[in-house]
Amino acid sequence: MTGHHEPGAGTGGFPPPGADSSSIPAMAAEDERAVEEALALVASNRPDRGVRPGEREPSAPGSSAAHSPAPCSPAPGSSAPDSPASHSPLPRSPAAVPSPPSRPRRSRARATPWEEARALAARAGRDFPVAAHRLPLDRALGHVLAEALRALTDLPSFDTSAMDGWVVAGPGPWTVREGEGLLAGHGAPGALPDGEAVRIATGARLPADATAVIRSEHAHIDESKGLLYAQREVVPGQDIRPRGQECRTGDELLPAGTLVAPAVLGLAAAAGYDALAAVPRPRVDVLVLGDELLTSGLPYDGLIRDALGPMLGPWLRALGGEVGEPRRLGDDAAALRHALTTSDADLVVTTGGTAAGPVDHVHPVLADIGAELLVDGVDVRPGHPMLLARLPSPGPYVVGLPGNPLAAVSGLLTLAEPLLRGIAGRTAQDPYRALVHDEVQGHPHDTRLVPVVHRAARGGGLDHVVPLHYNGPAMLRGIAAADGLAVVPPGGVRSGTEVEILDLPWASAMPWTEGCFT
Ligand SMILES: Nc1nc2c(c(=O)[nH]1)N[C@H]1C(S)=C(S)[C@@H](COP(=O)(O)OP(=O)(O)OC[C@H]3O[C@@H](n4cnc5c(N)ncnc54)[C@H](O)[C@@H]3O)O[C@H]1N2
Ligand code: MOO
Repeated sequence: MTGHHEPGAGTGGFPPPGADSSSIPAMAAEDERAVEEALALVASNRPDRGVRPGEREPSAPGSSAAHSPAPCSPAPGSSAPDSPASHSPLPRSPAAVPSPPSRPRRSRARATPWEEARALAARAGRDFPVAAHRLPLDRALGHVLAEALRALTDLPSFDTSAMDGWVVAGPGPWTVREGEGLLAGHGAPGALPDGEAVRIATGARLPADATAVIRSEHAHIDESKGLLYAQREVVPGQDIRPRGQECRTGDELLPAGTLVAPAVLGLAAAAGYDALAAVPRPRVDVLVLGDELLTSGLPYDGLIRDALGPMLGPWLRALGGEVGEPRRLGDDAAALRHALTTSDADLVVTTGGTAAGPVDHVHPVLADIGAELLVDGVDVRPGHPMLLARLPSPGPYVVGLPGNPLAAVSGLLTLAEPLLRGIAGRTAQDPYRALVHDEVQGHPHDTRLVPVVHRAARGGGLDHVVPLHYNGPAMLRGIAAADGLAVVPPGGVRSGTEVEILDLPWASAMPWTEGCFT
């Protein structure tokens, strides 16, 4: 909904107009004072006081190359069929704005620390009951292995030649078996007596008692004598791939929880699989709230384009979800209640309406339908009003993303990513850290997530990340040019500090998670 404003924007001590005034997100008055004090301290230690670190670094030209749309993306601006606000948004006037509800404002004390919120979401996901199913290899891409992939055969399954050339037995020179040759795909050849050589192709079975394979280019034949001479020393076993070199039957090739990427399909096929036991991809419904949202054209009369509908489907798919078209419900508590209670998804993601404004219906509706709030606010900026709830069994989880677009991204990576990973049984990537160039302001108490772009080392420096401009809660310009989000601890970091980086999952989003399954 609209109607509230960001207390941080334009406040004394915050960045000047034209800078990213909302980089320090909206916050309560006491927080604002604390930030001002903290900024004053930081500024007093810096020669360039009054200028935010990110603003000194130009945003990264060319970094948007990583973000070209996936080939299978639905057409931008396409509207959901059940979209009340799609084409004819409700006419609104100040008189039409409902009066603020009498419910008390939720207190900050309930907010969960950022790390804990992520851990809690992952745990909630792991607790979700899922039944593995078998998928033929050609449908398993992008799923997660429900059980370890164990070799159904030795690999290679027979001793084989690694090169085209000659297979020899015993010391040379060797008598060449005329008119014979061993090709890939044929049955077991007869044994090779010492002193003999036979032509062999890469991948052909080796005869019993073979000593080595000599590559064609490392041998010559004395035609008059019918003898093969090696042109360099022959080491027993050279260019032979012995049976079981890669694995023995029953060896664990990959653990349960592995994402089925193209190479996993190849390995599974090589190891004898026709189908894989996979965890079904979590089904996700996306509910976009807000009467002010348009699905096409230019903003007008206080109405704005829905920036989250087009973004969340592909993003959630990249996180492993099977996602339907976003449903735009406006600011309609009854419609929200109906959508939540009738959803057959594993996870419902809502956008907007998480705060305590006049038409912020998410909390009251969740309370009304008996949802359990597992996370109610997170100590992170932007995105602190995000929430995670569980509807009464067998209902879905609900991740409530704040309406401010970068705040929604923050909620996506803080709650939806670990939750989906947990439901899908996917193993967590080890967190990784990178040097950040430039000082990054922190929030006094909360973690900040700041869009960054990786830069390769130059001139004796090290690989590092650079914070991007336009990282305010209502902005997408920074994140759209970013390739990661830096996790900035309370208080901020100095230039040259290592910070944790949350990767953006684009690599796995393209193109095969974009509706190209099934
Ligand atoms: N009195 C207070 N007001 C607010 C607080 C607070 O602590 N006290 N927190 C602020 C913060 S932080 C955020 S974030 C927002 C979260 O609000 P909601 O989740 O209720 O979101 P809305 O009010 O519906 O929308 C906020 C903002 O985002 C725009 N929006 C919503 N949906 C979309 C969309 N799909 N695409 C583009 N933009 C969207 C909406 O028009 C508003 O401008 O609350 C603050 N308020
Ligand atoms: O600043 Mo809010 O934190 O936009 O989520």
